Amino acid sequence: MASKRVSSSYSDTVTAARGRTAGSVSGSTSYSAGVTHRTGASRTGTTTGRPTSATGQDYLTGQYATTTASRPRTARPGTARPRTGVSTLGAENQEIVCAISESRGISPIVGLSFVNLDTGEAVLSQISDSQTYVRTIHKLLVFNPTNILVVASAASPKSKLFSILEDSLDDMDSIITLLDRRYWSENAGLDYIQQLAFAEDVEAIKTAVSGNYYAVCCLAAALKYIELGMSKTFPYRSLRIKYEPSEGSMMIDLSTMKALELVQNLTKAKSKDCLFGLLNATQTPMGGRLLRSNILQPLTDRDTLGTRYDALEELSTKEEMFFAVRQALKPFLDVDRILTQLILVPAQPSLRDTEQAVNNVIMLKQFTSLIRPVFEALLGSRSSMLLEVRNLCSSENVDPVQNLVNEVINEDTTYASQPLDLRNQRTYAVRSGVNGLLDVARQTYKEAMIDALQHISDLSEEHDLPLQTKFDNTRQFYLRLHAEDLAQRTLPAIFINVYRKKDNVEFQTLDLLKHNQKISDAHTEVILMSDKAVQELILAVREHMGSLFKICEGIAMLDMIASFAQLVTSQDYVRPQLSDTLAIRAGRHPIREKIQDTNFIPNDVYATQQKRFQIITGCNMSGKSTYIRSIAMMTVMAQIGCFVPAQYASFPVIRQLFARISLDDNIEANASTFAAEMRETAFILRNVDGQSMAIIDELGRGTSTRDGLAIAIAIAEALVESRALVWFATHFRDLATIMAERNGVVNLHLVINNADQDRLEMLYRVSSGAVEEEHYGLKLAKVVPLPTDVIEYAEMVSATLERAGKKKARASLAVVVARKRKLMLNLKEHLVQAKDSQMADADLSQWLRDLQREFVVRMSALEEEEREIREGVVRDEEMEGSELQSVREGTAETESTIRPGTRGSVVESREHAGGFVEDEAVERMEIDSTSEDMLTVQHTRSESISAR
Ligand SMILES: Nc1ncnc2c1ncn2[C@@H]1O[C@H](COP(=O)(O)OP(=O)(O)OP(=O)(O)O)[C@@H](O)[C@H]1O
Repeated sequence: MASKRVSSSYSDTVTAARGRTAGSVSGSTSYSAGVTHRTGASRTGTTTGRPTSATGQDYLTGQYATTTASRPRTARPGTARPRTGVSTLGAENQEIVCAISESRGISPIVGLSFVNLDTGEAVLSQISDSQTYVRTIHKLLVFNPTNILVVASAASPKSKLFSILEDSLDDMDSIITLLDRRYWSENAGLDYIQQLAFAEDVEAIKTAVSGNYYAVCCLAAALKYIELGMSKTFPYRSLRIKYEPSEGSMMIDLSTMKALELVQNLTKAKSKDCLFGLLNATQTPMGGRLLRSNILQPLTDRDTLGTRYDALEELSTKEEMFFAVRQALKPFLDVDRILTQLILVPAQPSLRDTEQAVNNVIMLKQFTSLIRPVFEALLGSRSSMLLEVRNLCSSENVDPVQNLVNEVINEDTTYASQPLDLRNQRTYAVRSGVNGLLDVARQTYKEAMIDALQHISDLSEEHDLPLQTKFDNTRQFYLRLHAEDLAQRTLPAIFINVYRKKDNVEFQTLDLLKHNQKISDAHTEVILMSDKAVQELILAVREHMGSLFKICEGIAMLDMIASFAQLVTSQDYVRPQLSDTLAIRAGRHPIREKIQDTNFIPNDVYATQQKRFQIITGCNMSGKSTYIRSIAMMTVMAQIGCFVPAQYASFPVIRQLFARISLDDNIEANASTFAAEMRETAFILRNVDGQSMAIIDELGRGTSTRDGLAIAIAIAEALVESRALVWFATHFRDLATIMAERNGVVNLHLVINNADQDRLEMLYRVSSGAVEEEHYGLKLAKVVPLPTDVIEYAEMVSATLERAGKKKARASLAVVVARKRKLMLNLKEHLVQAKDSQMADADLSQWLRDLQREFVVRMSALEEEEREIREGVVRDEEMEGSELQSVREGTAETESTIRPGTRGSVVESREHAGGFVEDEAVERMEIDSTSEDMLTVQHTRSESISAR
């Protein structure tokens, strides 16, 4: 319906656009002229790229303006560049226009279209999102657009999406622009696809976007804005249009990206100590960009990952091929940008554009000449991805373009990075003969150059000064002298425009300025005379843009894989398997192991549905965070096609990754930290599902121990229910006790060596069960210089409290039954794995025998325990001391009568403690009782589940 409402006036516009784009470069002018009544005001802003921000006035519709004008951060200058580059994720500065629209409903459907003006690429996406728009925001964060176009009506009254967008602006480098609804037109979007997509892609894209109405409308809005608002147009068959389904990638929210330091180090934004920094050994800008976007949205398609692993394996095992590829990739410039500049038509070309066009053609020539070495480097490749890149680089794709270039450009013209060299290359780029007067102009250029250099050499002799000849694009030729060379002399008056730069003095002469002008005029003449030939060449090359962009993509992919290969060959990494089980042998934290001086201790990880919720306990600094972070990082690495730091690794495909990590190392986290962590956790709980992974560190630290524990338990319960794979690092030992019997829960701890009474040695080794060492606080205190008598007193108090608080949790029938059930389920899971296993027969049968033995031993023990309970045998060896008697009396009747904070015990413990830390004593007792309460609830719950 909406498309019908906007179609009439809009399709006229598109028809006009079609007439133009199908034609030639000049077409853009005629089209723009056709809408002068709308764009007139923007003419002066042609190069600004920010039509609304300068004035806040809409000249397209009279209806849109930057909505965030009142926000200081959006009050930007009217130029599109340079961008601040301060986005949270440190994204590269690129000019990206995004249009967004949605269908409102319980689960909103959001259409997005990103048009990148630097790389000539349009990415369409349509997302079924939740009420928090988490996926939409994720996409926006990944692309970090310059400008987000929103349907004007969404701003008043503000839609939920609009408010969320505004809130997320701080994490992006974007401004919001409102645009009239009529620009969101499906027909116009489809027309654009028909006109602008490369011929070979049109049908595939149309199929991919069919049914994705909102995404297509957004493409129309973004392209229309670029045309009318920014005065830039994409000619016929020049845009790479892609549809990116949101299901194809892992969703990672912003706080997870930050917490895991995926693309930026938390403490030092410029540091390379982040996953991107670790993996980025790419040699081309395209490769680097591809890597970054992969890290932020890892793949979920097993087949594609498989082809990446194959390619990486091949590159990392064939040394010669690897070095040849790296060598071949080294000289590539930013081809995406070059190709895009070749297709983007400036509305009113300036002399600078004309000059840049020659530069672009020279860069294109260099690009085409670099493709063959890549093809040759890949000779003998076997993996499908490397073969595909090789085919893309074959002469059949490159020769047609190379022949076109060679017809116009001199054979020995090459790209040069130094401005003077590049100017010379530009001057001699076009073959003589294309214009009779070109050679005359070149002669003038040459003579002017000789005169200028002669003038400099004369000056040097006349004034007896070792003058250095320098050149830059603004001053052109100028002279430089080391300050010391002037000694006691003053600079002769002939030298003007004098600047002091550190130890150097820079200047010119009036004659040199004249020479500069003469050279510049001659150069301009050459460029203008070359222009026609250059523009014709560009037009002819555009026919081949599709294959050139594909080659460029292939090279980016090769670069990324070669970058991985560089890492995996220098470190000890392993190819991951993709399966239903997460199993890692001797896994390491990829960044920690690189940056820390001491040896990194590897650890194992094993998680299935039966072991999906893993509680990690251990004392401070024992390595809990490092362990759980390493799991998330290795998962990301595996899902971008990289190998992982382990001896063996297998991963299930994870579709959503969450990390809630306390970034505040201060143990006494405050209330605002607590509020933030609760917000983040609520976000996780709302979105987590059975295909998610979550790592949670130190939850509930910012509140009282009891509340913290209660919250941690409630959240843990919800996470267990979600069936996600969760690692939950905590200081709450009671959490481990309470959750222990819950199906799917595993307790792990970080081992410490406490053989020495006064020392605590971290072993950084993960072991099963919850942590037992309880006095690590005191041991750590001994390391710092606290007075001995204070420590002795603290030890005495601690021992008293411990005795008071320690009562053995009576093994109830429910607990034993739950344990037996868990054992059975574990056995079943192992047997299913054995059925699908690819182990050798002999190994398998040995493994099954071990499994059987272990099962029988454990089951017999449990049955024995059950029998004892049934016969009413209650052992209670550890209960001692009169103060515990009261606890027992208070709890002995039935489990359901246990009440938090049994007062009798508290009074006793206070006396023992001599009034010291009495509040803590109260709390400790309360927790112990609370734990037991919860344990009872827990068992009731698991019994009811098992009954079901
Ligand atoms: N596997 C390991 N091998 C070697 N060193 C390690 C390992 N894991 C952690 N470490 C070292 O121990 C330090 C503390 O690790 P981490 O922050 O993971 O501990 P934690 O238990 O989470 O601490 P806290 O409870 O105080 O947050 C790290 O900075 C690192 O230097």
